[in-house]
Amino acid sequence: MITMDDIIREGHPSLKKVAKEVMFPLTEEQKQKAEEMLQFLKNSQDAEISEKYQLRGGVGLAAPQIDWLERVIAVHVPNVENPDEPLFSAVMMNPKILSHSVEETCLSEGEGCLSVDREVPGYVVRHSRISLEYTDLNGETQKARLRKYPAIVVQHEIDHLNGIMFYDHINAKEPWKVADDVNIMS
Ligand SMILES: CC(C)(C)[C@H](NC(=O)Nc1cc(F)cc(F)c1)C(=O)N(CC(=O)NO)CC1CCCC1
Ligand SMILES: [Zn+2]
Repeated sequence: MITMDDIIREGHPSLKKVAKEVMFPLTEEQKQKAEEMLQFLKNSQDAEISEKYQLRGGVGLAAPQIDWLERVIAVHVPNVENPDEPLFSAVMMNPKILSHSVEETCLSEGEGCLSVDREVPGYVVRHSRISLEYTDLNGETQKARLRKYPAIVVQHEIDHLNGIMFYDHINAKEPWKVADDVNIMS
């Protein structure tokens, strides 16, 4: 199982690299690692397991964060009303944003990262809505249109596939300043 020890932290060169396209058919090893990424997120959101293994509650994970330089991400966004039924959950191979809204949004408290053991204050402005295409674990092409928190998580994870950290988007001079048409999301 993936634990925090498997997650590389900032300073590790792999976090700045561009991950390679996944080729199909997947090997058993690739399938297993991708499934373990999603299981890590589920475990990290489970009170007992996260306590037992000291896991940080995670909603998304990109393969480079476990030093696997291929274009694989896992996203598991819980639905606070009904924890058994996630808001959005997927393993995506070769995710590609096909189009996005002009409208932009950011989280009111800024962002963090499982690979960053410090607070980096500031708004991280992202597309409000995205249309994306990816290949799933069965090798089938999927399309998804995301908005709000799931859209933010997926954009954060796709950034990792391109060696981009959330703080690369923060305005260094005025971290909490955004254009007035940016939708600040709490
Ligand atoms: C860095 C961390 C604070 C752990 C962040 N979690 C989070 O923002 N909140 C959270 C955690 C839960 F378990 C359940 C829940 F609904 C909300 C996170 O997982 N990520 C993913 C990451 O680091 N991927 O590389 C950072 C988020 C910042 C904005 C999008 C993803
Ligand atoms: Zn991250």
